Amino acid sequence: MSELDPTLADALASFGADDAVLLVALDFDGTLAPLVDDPTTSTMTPAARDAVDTLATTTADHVLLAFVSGRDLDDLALRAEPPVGSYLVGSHGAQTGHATADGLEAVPLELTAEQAEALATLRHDLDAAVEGRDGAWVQHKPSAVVLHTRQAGTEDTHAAIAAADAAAARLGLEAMHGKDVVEIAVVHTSKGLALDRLRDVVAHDVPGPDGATRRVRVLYAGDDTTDETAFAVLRPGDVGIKVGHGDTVAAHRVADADDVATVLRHLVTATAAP
Ligand SMILES: O=P(O)(O)OC[C@H]1O[C@H](O[C@H]2O[C@H](CO)[C@@H](O)[C@H](O)[C@H]2O)[C@H](O)[C@@H](O)[C@@H]1O
Repeated sequence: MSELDPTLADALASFGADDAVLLVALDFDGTLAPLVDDPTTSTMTPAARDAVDTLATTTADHVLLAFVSGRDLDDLALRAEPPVGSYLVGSHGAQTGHATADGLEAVPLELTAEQAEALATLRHDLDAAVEGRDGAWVQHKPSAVVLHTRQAGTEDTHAAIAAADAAAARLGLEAMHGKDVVEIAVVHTSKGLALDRLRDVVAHDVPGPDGATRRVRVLYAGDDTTDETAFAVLRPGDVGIKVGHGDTVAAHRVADADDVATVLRHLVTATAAP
């Protein structure tokens, strides 16, 4: 996509048209970084990397960047290499932090005894669910367990997903189904809840003249079903961009990470510091 869809271009023009604080909140996997078999090798496309870094360094003070991911916070910081000043939301909202010149500044995550017990049970149950199932594997996070099936065959995938869903149901927890993943968190969270909270944090961090609360507009881009909760909390004047195929409540759609880069470059031009 060398040219923006005119409807999206209009939405971006209105997005930066007044004195609102602009929060550019981006999912990572599938949005800035193409999906790959091994999550430890994920990286932004060169165009996305360049656009993110340019946005962070050349726009005015009222343009803020956030990464909103299912990855745990340390992992997100490692893979996304967020520019200094970026807000970070990890584990679908269970973890938050900030990128500083000295590195990641994280809000400590504390689980209750009940949550810690549920996490241990989930780890045990999901590890058992993938035993003998080629290509299926389990990722352990601080507040969640993730079943990965990207490299598993159809039969093993169905069996492992059924076992993961059953493990979640036994504990009364929600199983979040994403792209070749089933994630079960012991902390009640979603990207939508996280984005609502982040909007309030940003309004507090960037007050208007005389400490007045400024309006915060959000641009959110994401590719997966778990991003739909974030699109659902967007408000008039915000911009929601679905990346890739699939049903969505977002008003706009682009094809891939390089198209997201085009959107960000467009924003850079529209909001460059004087
Ligand atoms: O919210 P996101 O930033 O999109 O993170 C969601 C999950 O991303 C990772 O899994 C996804 O990307 C992997 C690497 O490309 C891919 O192998 C997997 O199939 C995708 O679902 C990550 O591993 C998960 O922990 C995140 O929750």
